[in-house]
Amino acid sequence: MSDTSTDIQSTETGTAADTAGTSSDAPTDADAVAPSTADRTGEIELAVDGLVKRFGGITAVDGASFEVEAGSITGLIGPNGAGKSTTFHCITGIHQPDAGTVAFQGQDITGIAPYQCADYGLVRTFQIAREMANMTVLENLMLPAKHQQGEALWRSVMPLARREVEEQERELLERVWDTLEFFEIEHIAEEKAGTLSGGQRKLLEMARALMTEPEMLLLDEPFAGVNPTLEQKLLEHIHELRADGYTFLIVEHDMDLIMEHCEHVIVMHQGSVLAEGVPGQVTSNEQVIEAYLGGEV
Ligand SMILES: Nc1ncnc2c1ncn2[C@@H]1O[C@H](COP(=O)(O)OP(=O)(O)OP(=O)(O)O)[C@@H](O)[C@H]1O
Repeated sequence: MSDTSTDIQSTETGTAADTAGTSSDAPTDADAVAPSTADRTGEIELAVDGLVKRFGGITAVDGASFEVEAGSITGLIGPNGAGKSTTFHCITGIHQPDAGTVAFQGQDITGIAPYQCADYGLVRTFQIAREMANMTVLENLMLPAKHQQGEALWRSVMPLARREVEEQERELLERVWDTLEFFEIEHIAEEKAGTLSGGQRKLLEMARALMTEPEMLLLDEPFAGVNPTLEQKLLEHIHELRADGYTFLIVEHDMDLIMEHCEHVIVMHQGSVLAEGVPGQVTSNEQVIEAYLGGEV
């Protein structure tokens, strides 16, 4: 926690997020996507401590410190330029922080490469890159799968392993179809990613992230440009996955969505954490209202 932050955490329970999601005991469709993770409720999934990132004379992140509880949906909010995206980039290895540490499940992952983050089980969604736009939805899901072996290499150096390769391909395809079904996008499996609507693209981005078998997902503005129907679908999927043990950290400008669906909200301002707590506490926090939200909440 930085010096300027105001910790307003409390033991208050019964947030909207508790009721909007499914019971953590109930098996969900998310079971089809990945094996259920052990109940880690109460454990710290991600710990950011004293993070600093400068770009020349600009200090984009200025000693940000916060923790994300395992199995939670946590919102990271703040006005334009508060340092949210830079914080995401520092957590997931896109930027090297100038100071501070990032720990995932107790392991120091400060400054590691993005692909290494994914190996740890921490992944962020990415916009579908231009080169992916010409590939089908199905092909887009085949690419990021964890531990996928190069088929040609296997066949050339280990011809006897062909059955193993085929088994691996079958399992991968099964997982791809399970994921497509989970996100209810199997009907667009053969469509080119570049032809999808904004909302379908967001579903594909999340589906791609899930193919890496993460335990925590960082979502940067997952609802931007998404129509209300698909927004609802995305939210349902997030709650289902949360009920299955996944942890979410979401940067989102839509305050109503954050307040309704996150059980914990972290407010960044000028590169550090200004306040955090359950939604009701954040919206009634004087500092947040005066210094940052301008009385909008
Ligand atoms: N690559 C960069 N080079 C120089 N300055 C940068 C770079 N990335 C971010 N900044 C600056 O760092 C500050 C924080 O930016 P950042 O994008 O992290 O904020 P944000 O909270 O995500 O804002 P927004 O909600 O508008 O996306 C801003 O002043 C921004 O201009």
